[in-house]
Amino acid sequence: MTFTDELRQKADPIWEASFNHPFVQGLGDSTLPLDRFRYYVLQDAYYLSHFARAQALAAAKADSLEVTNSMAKHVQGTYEAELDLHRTFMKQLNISEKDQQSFEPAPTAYAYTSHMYRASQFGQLGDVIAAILPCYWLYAEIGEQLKHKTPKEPVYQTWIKAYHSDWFMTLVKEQIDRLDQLAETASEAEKERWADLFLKSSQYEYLFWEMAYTLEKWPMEAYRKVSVTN
Ligand SMILES: Cc1ncc(C[n+]2csc(CCO)c2C)c(N)n1
Repeated sequence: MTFTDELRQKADPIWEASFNHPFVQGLGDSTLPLDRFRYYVLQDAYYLSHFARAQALAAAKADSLEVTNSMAKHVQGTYEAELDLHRTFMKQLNISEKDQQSFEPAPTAYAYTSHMYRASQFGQLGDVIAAILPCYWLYAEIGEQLKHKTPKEPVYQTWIKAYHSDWFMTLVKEQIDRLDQLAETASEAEKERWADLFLKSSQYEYLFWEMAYTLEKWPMEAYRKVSVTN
């Protein structure tokens, strides 16, 4: 069994909770209320903009120029493909400039991106890959599970297609192989740390659906917001 097979097995109950989450199920059968998807798109654009920086830190931490180059291409992929998808959604969902300007990251989006920065600022290449791998891999499995669904809502169809594509599968496979290769020469302590980061990101992926489904807010209005509106 490869190192990433072991991680996948350990994360299975957490991933199952994502597969069964009403947000994910609702994308497949169009029962997801559009306001929750709208909220998700805004939070996810924030998430992706920080994800790209974590990928860039991985590029800088690689000790071969090939890996630096490959990770830099992944940054470009996040910027051009994923964020482009979001720009399309924003137009289709009439998300205005004003909506984007008044945007505040919700507690979970803030915590998840902070978790990725923690791994990428203080860890080595393997730590960053372990923290970002569930983002790729979980979405690929969700794309696979939803591929035969034909939701009435066109925006949900676009979402499903994006994560069930050859382009996307190649990216996922590259990161899985990279972590397995690093694991071959890693110490037990490193592998334990990577497993912990992978499982925490898996939990955050679940929490991200929950955040969007419940339209999560900070428990108290931010002072900045209060002073602006007054
Ligand atoms: C919360 C959240 N988790 C994962 C993804 C999916 N994703 C984000 S970056 C990336 C890598 C290449 O584009 C992938 C697959 C998402 N959009 N939002």
